[in-house]
Amino acid sequence: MVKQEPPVKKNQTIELTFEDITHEGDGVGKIEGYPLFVPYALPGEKAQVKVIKVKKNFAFGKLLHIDQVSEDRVEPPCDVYIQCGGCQLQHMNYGMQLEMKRNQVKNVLRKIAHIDDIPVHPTIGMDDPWRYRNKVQIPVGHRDGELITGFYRKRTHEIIEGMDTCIITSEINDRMVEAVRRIADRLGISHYDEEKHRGVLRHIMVRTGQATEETMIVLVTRTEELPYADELVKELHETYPQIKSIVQNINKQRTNVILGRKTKLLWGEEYIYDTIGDIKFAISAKSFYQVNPPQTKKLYDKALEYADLSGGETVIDAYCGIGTISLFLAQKAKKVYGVEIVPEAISDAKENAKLNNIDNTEFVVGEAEKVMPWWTAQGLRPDVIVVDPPRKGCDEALLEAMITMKPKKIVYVSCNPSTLARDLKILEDGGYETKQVQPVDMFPQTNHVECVAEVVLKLSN
Ligand SMILES: C[S@@+](CC[C@H](N)C(=O)[O-])C[C@H]1O[C@@H](n2cnc3c(N)ncnc32)[C@H](O)[C@@H]1O
Repeated sequence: MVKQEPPVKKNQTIELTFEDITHEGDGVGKIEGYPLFVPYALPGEKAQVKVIKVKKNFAFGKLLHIDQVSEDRVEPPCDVYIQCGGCQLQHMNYGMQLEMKRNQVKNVLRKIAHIDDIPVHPTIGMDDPWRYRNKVQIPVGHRDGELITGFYRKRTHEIIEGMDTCIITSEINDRMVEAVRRIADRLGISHYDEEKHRGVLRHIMVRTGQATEETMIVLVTRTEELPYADELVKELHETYPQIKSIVQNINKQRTNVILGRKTKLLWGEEYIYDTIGDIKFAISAKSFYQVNPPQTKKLYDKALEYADLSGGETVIDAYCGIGTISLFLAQKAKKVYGVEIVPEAISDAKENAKLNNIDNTEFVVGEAEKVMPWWTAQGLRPDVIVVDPPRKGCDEALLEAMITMKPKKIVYVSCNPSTLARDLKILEDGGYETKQVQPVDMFPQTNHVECVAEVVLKLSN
């Protein structure tokens, strides 16, 4: 058989017309049917491209000059957009971002789950898609004799020079990171050196409740001891009264995972509070809490609408975190069971139920894929199950448990359309039918998509 050579060569400059866009936000153009992926190119554009990597079936290119500019192109407002890589879609107008995310969901449902006959609604967006993140985790480094903070340059562990703001993060969090950096630098607290596995301060994490403006500072250190902790803490809370909690998290490992297992309260409360709708939440350092509060309200409202509760139902909220969705559901159900793997999140969930005088919830620490079969064996038969797993989707044992429990409805909240599609296929094979999917833009300017799917038991089951 004659081996077909790719029609382009490394380092060659070619003219390319872009006809599509990938899930990552790269433009796709073809030469003789052979696709090239080019970051920051948009469909409809014609450009000069340098070929940088050639594979058998596709290549990657770099945008050199755009000859024909798309009407959807906008000037990225962030100074370090290209260097950082945390956002991927700032060069695209917001309407196109929303449409791209909807198409991504439609495509994976068709390709992976063979579902193409159900409504995938237009993505619910934000009026102002900037400064929405309520949490930031910033690495600490060192340059020219000074502590520095900032995101890593794409594909490196080198902090971007001169990065003093992130325009998708709330201003208050930006200011708090800078305050910690400045005071820690003055006190002489050392930064963590990854290569030598020496030094102290690894990351500064800041979370601020959007409704309450209460701030928690988490100082992630390599060492148990944080030198000058008293001075740092005193200056921070005396200068910035919105700080309600200062926590040290110890991470001794050589790892990219930011938080370690152990946390120590240095000053203030264990929690900060926030409200979504009319429910108040206590949030501790290690608990998952959605990063975009106004969109979270829209997401949870949609989950509640799809759950369609009338007051008499038993509901399971799997992967419940601090009980956010559970408490919304509990207001409209007879009983809600929540399961979550992080013990601190479950103690927050219990605290949150008390805080809101909600007494029809039961929260369990454990792996949802083990607890659900156990509940099944105990005879628990919920009317509705809500799942909101991490990006890797639901474990197969959990999907099987759901199919055995036979709830009349499953509401699947997902932050990864590909694993959502994979799991919907398993549920469809198990007697369920996907009715509709609603994408919600929780992460504007990035290529991440969140969705809620309504899944019902087929009548014949
Ligand atoms: C996407 S978050 C959703 C949390 C919550 N529903 C919310 O909206 O805030 C996923 C949650 O699943 C938890 N988790 C991850 N793996 C798990 C497992 N195997 N069993 C139970 N919970 C798990 C994480 O700790 C996290 O709190």
